[in-house]
Amino acid sequence: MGAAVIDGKAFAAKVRGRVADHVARLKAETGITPGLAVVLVGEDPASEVYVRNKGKQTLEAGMASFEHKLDATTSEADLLALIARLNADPAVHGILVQLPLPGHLDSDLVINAIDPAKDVDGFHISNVGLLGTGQKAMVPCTPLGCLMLLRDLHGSLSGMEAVVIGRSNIVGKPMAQLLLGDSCTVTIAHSRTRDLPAVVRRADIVIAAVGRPEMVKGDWLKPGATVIDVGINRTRVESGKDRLVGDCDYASCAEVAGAITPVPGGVGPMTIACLLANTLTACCRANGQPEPEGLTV
Ligand SMILES: NC(=O)C1=CN([C@@H]2O[C@H](COP(=O)(O)OP(=O)(O)OC[C@H]3O[C@@H](n4cnc5c(N)ncnc54)[C@H](OP(=O)(O)O)[C@@H]3O)[C@@H](O)[C@H]2O)C=CC1
Ligand SMILES: Nc1nc(=O)c2c([nH]1)NC[C@@H]1CN(c3ccc(C(=O)N[C@@H](CCC(=O)O)C(=O)O)cc3)C=[N+]21
Repeated sequence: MGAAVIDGKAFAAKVRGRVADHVARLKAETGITPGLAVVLVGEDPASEVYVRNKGKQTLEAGMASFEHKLDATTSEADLLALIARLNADPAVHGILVQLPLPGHLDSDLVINAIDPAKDVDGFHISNVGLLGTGQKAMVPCTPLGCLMLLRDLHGSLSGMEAVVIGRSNIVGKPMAQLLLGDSCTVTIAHSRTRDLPAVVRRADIVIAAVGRPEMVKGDWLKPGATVIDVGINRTRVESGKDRLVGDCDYASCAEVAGAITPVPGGVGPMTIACLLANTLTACCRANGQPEPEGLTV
């Protein structure tokens, strides 16, 4: 167990504290309260936990929280009508539609209906394009949280070998863009990658965003590598209670890595902290107010 444990929970609390300070100042100086709307369609138990945590932490940061829980059978037209209302609502500065959506809803269509200025997830095609071309964008929360942890640990990432396992639009691809933006040499691995252990062994930085419990093993790692475990997998243990595990086999990875994020308490809390930071940033941009410093790329 040689690796330093990266305390995402503590780092996220610091980020939320900075958000709360800036929100308090904004309110005192302008009377404006940043507002976040979260839309949940259907009843996914895991999503409900996140939605509840988001709502609670939004209020704790001094922001307004608007929760919209829609029936699993909600039509696309009704969901689009809600998004149009939220787009037009001046009290709402950030809109998050919890993914995945039920199968009858076209998530690309729904996400691209969000006003890009309110797209605090950074999933709208125009934010994706801005990020990919190095322009000011709304940056996806999970990759942003991972980048903050890496910059805090290493200072400059320039020239480091980074391997991102996973190529989803919500984690893998934007993570690779951010690492490229910080001048890493980036490899994106996925389910068709040949000899994944050999690819991972090159990496100074490993980002695991696969959705397969404990897949990455310690003997895949270059000794001293930094491991960022994005995976959130619920596994049933004998007691009948759920246990959360990441995409990395923590015990074997911690023996070889230089630093590693735990699950829970690693990337997850950073995702929510960055969501609050993005909501504040969106609010400041919408109102011509100075943005908080150091809370986006
Ligand atoms: N901590 C947090 O805040 C968050 C955590 N998560 C968690 O992160 C994980 C990934 O999420 P997400 O990106 O949405 O997942 P997706 O299922 O959308 O993407 C998974 C990716 O992993 C790749 N993959 C699957 N199996 C393998 C394999 N055997 N070897 C190599 N690559 C493989 C897939 O490849 P291919 O494209 O070829 O199919 C795909 O690109 C999940 O556990 C999720 O719960 C997600 C969001 C936020
Ligand atoms: N539009 C959209 N944006 C998202 O950002 C988004 C999404 N949809 N769908 C689902 C995934 C998953 N996700 C997490 C957020 C917080 C924790 C988190 O706080 N995790 C805690 C533990 C939470 C627990 O105990 O369940 C931790 O890792 O310590 C985890 C996962 C955001 N996602």
